[in-house]
Amino acid sequence: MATLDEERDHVGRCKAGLRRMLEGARDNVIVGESVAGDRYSAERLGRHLKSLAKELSEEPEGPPFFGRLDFGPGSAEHGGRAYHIGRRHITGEHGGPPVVIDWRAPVSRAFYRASARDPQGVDVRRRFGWSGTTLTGFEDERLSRGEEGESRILAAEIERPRVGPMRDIVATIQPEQDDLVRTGLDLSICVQGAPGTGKTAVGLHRAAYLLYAHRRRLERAGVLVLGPNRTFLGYVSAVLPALGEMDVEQTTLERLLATVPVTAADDEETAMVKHDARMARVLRTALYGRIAKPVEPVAVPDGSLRWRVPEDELRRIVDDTRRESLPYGTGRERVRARVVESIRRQAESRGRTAGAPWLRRIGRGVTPWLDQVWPAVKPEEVLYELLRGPARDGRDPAGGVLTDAERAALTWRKPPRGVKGARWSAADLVLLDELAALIERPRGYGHVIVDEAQDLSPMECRAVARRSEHGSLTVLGDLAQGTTPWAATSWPERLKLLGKPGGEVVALTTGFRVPAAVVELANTLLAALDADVPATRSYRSDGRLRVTRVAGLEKGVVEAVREAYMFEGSIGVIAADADVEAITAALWNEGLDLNGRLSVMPASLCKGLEYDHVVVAEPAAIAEAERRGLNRLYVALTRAVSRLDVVHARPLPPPLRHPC
Ligand SMILES: Nc1ncnc2c1ncn2[C@@H]1O[C@H](COP(=O)(O)OP(=O)(O)OP(=O)(O)O)[C@@H](O)[C@H]1O
Repeated sequence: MATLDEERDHVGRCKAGLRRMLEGARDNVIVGESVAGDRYSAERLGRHLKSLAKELSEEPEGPPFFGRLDFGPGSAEHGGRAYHIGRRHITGEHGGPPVVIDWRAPVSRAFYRASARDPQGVDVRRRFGWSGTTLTGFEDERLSRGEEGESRILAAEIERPRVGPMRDIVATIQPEQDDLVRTGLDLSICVQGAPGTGKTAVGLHRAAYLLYAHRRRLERAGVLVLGPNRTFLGYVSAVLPALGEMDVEQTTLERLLATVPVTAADDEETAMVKHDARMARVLRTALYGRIAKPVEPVAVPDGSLRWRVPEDELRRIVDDTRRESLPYGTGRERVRARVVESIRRQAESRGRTAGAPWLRRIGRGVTPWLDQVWPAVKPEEVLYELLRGPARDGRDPAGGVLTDAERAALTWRKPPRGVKGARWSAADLVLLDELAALIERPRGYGHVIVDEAQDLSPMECRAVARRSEHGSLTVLGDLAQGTTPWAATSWPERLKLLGKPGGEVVALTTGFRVPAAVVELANTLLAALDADVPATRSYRSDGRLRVTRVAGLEKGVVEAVREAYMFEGSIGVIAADADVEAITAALWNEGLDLNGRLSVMPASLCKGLEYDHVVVAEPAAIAEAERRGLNRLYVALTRAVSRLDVVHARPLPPPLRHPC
């Protein structure tokens, strides 16, 4: 087996390999642009090589490999060979074998999956320890001899302090996570996992894996990652670029749907109606209610002539087109084309030749009639009409679908004078998107990853479903962390709404973030959360939990933060949104630096985040602040990586018990 010195020599070979790749990519940019056969290929090739060169030159100077596999002589495919595994493939000298294999390559799978019970042909699995870019040591597991144990390098990686944005986990992906990461592109999966089980990490690594395994298909179709809010995206969005994947669209659903600015807010009752799945029917009725029955023939001018299409034929055209269930906009053009076709037949029977310019002119001549019968509409116009309330003649697209109370909640209290003056809410964006998709099919993606999916409403699920109709989905979430009024209570039901009823639901049950003592405290809430979720075990026995009753909340928080500064890593104070200002002021007045490793986070924004040291301020206030306040508190209590301080001036909310 190679010694530490020999492994250090290998680091040198990796550096030389990376240099060669960078120089090669730069040369190729120049050559590639001039050798490609046509302009389109030249541009594509040039773009690809430029981004490769950019990626290589910007590559953070990280360890070039984290593991090594030595296959035994018995392995049919790899007998007697050794491979170093790293974040990216590094080519060898003079076309020789690569010096590092990409973690996503098929052979690397054994690094994550081999065990003493099933060595998969691996004789020795080696994990490397690094300090910055210096190789400091390694650990071997002789799997073929039945050796497999707790890895110190693995434990240190999982327990390391969290500073800055989320990091990749390629060196330590666990077998149950690896299974999910490498699930085929054609399969949609739903990952249910308690806080810190690695759902987000799995989703991001699956994106990277799929891009590696299906590069051509996904470069064309695109990969979309949807997160709950900007703070969360800010935290996780560096993971994919660090894995060499720059071209993944990472955004929130609200931003993706933002065709108009959000300048209004709905009360909960109105939002509940707008997010209800029945709104899909209401909107369809509202849109198709614009189509009128032809009541007279159409006469289309053509120089001194007028071509007529009789009323009964027009009716047939409109009815047939409606039955075809095309998008509304396509239907309008289909009706136009059919009327033009009818006129063309008449013209040709009279001996005229119908050339393309003539057909276009006749098509334009049909527009005034079409505008009456199948008018062109914008989503905003349809929604504006709907939110103004039932029409004067009593016609109402919501009739028979919504109750009177729901209809009243949907209707604007003070309707704007015109569509231009309308102020739209976040829920309206979802309704506008539904309408836009009824008018014209939206762009789809090859793969969509939705994080915190338990919080999606039925109407939001439809917006996601439209974008993954011809692709697949990775749905990530935790039923116990649902905080929206419409949060999911069952995954199969959500998968149906997401358009993937056959998607498999898989549970992750090992927690990598939250220490066992903290999990125990948070779990005292579980029974009250009414969520049917599997039990989890924490990988971490370290960590500290302290619950402190104080006389004054702000003072108590300041003291807890002062003490937290004695340890390494990030500090997050999580408080009810209404308490954030006072707590921030108190910390500020004490001279505590809020721009460094300390942040104060409103409870409503802490989802998906983590800090080494968390101070949860006044659990009762967090629990009272909203309908699913206990779920919010559960989220807040599970953000800690190493230490949790619960500071309270009021009694703890009843289901929460210190489990000592
Ligand atoms: N295999 C692993 N090796 C090392 N760290 C891991 C592993 N899996 C997860 N982690 C770490 O555990 C922490 C929690 O992971 P992640 O945020 O993906 O969990 P989550 O299930 O999405 O949590 P939440 O539901 O609270 O948002 C992260 O710091 C992540 O890097």
